[in-house]
Amino acid sequence: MARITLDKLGHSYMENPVADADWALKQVDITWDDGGAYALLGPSGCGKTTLLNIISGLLRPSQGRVLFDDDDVTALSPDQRHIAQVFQFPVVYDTMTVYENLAFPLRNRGVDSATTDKRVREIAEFIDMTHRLDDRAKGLTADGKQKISLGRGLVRTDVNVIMFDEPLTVIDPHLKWELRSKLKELHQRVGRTMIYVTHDQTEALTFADKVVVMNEGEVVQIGTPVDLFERPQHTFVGHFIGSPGMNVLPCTVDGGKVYLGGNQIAVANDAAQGGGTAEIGVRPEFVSFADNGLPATVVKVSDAGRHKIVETRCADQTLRMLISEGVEIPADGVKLAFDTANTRLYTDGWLAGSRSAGGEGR
Ligand SMILES: Nc1ncnc2c1ncn2[C@@H]1O[C@H](COP(=O)(O)OP(=O)(O)OP(=O)(O)O)[C@@H](O)[C@H]1O
Repeated sequence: MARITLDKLGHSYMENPVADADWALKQVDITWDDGGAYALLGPSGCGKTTLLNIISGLLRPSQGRVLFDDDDVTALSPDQRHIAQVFQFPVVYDTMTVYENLAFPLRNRGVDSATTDKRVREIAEFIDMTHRLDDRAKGLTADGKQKISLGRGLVRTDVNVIMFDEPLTVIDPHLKWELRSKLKELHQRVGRTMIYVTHDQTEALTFADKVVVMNEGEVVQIGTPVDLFERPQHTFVGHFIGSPGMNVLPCTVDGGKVYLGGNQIAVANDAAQGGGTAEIGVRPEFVSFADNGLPATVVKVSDAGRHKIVETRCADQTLRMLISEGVEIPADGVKLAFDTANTRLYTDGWLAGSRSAGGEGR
C-alpha cells in the first residue's frame, strides 16, 4: 500500500501541443492518501481515463511525475507498480472456469495453492459466485463476467491501489446499487486505496470519502460529498453536482456589492475580490418564496418525489428552486429570497476570494 502523489502532471496525445486545448491533462497535482476511497468524477472527455492510465503505468505522461510514497515510479511498467485495475468491459478468459479466472492473478505471481484457494473462495462469496466456481466463464451473462472482472481486481492482497474505470457500465441497473454498496463495504473492511472513475454523480458520491472533480483536463475541486454540495469552489462543480444543479446567474459587481438585475444580493464570500466575469451561484435548495425579494415569474412546476422543482424567470434569467411538496406557490406577485450563507460570488468560474496566486483553493 502506498500514498500516491501526482506531481505537476500533464499529458497531451499530440506531438507538439501548443494551445490549452491540445492538453488532455493540464497541470494536475493530487495526493491520494493511503487507504482512501476516492472517486474521480467528470464528464466524458475530461481526462479521467488518461489520468488513471498514467497512475497504472499504461501511459507515460508528457510532463510531471508519479510517486508511490517517496519512490518515483513514472518510468515503471504496470506490472512493477502492483496495481489492480477493473475496466469498463469485462476482461475474462472464456475458456477458463470462474475459479481459474479468479485464481489467475495469484497463480501468476506464484502464490501457493492453499492461500489461492482460500482467497478465491472469499472473493467468490463476496461477488455471489460461489455456486458458479466450476462453470466456464464463457457461459456467463455480461453481469456475471463483470463480477468476475471485479473479483480479479480484488483478489490480490499485495496491491498499492485498486482502480475501477466505470466498472458498472454493463451491469444491470438493479445490480448496480448492490455492487456499489458491496465495494464500499469492502473498502471499509480492507482499508485499501481505491480510485473509482465515473461520470455518474450518484456512483461517485455513494462510493467515495473524497471526490476529485475534473473538467476539461483540470481538477476543479477535491472534497467530501458534503463539501462539493455545500461549498462548490467552481461553478462547474455546483452545476454538475446536485439535481437540479446550482443556479449560475451572471451579475454585476460594483464597489464590492453584487447586483442581479439592479437588485443588491448579499453573498457569503468576499465580493471585493471580484474581477473578470461575475456570477452568483445559489443552489435551488436555497431559494425560497418571500414577502420582499426579487420579483420573478413561475414558468413551470415539476414533481420530484417529495419535492417540487419550480422553474422561474428572474432578472431575465432562468432560476430553479427546489421546494417541499407542501409549500404553496403564490398565484402571482412572486418574490424570491436567497439564503445568504449559501449564496456566493464566482469570478471567471472560481469562487471569488478562494484562489491566490498559484491556484490555491482548487
Ligand atoms: N489515444 C488517444 N489519442 C488521442 N486523443 C485521445 C486518446 N485518448 C483520449 N484522447 C483525448 O483525450 C481527452 C481525454 O480523454 P479521456 O478518455 O481521458 O477522458 P474521459 O474523461 O475518460 O472520457 P470518457 O468518460 O468518455 O472515457 C479527450 O479529448 C479524448 O478525445
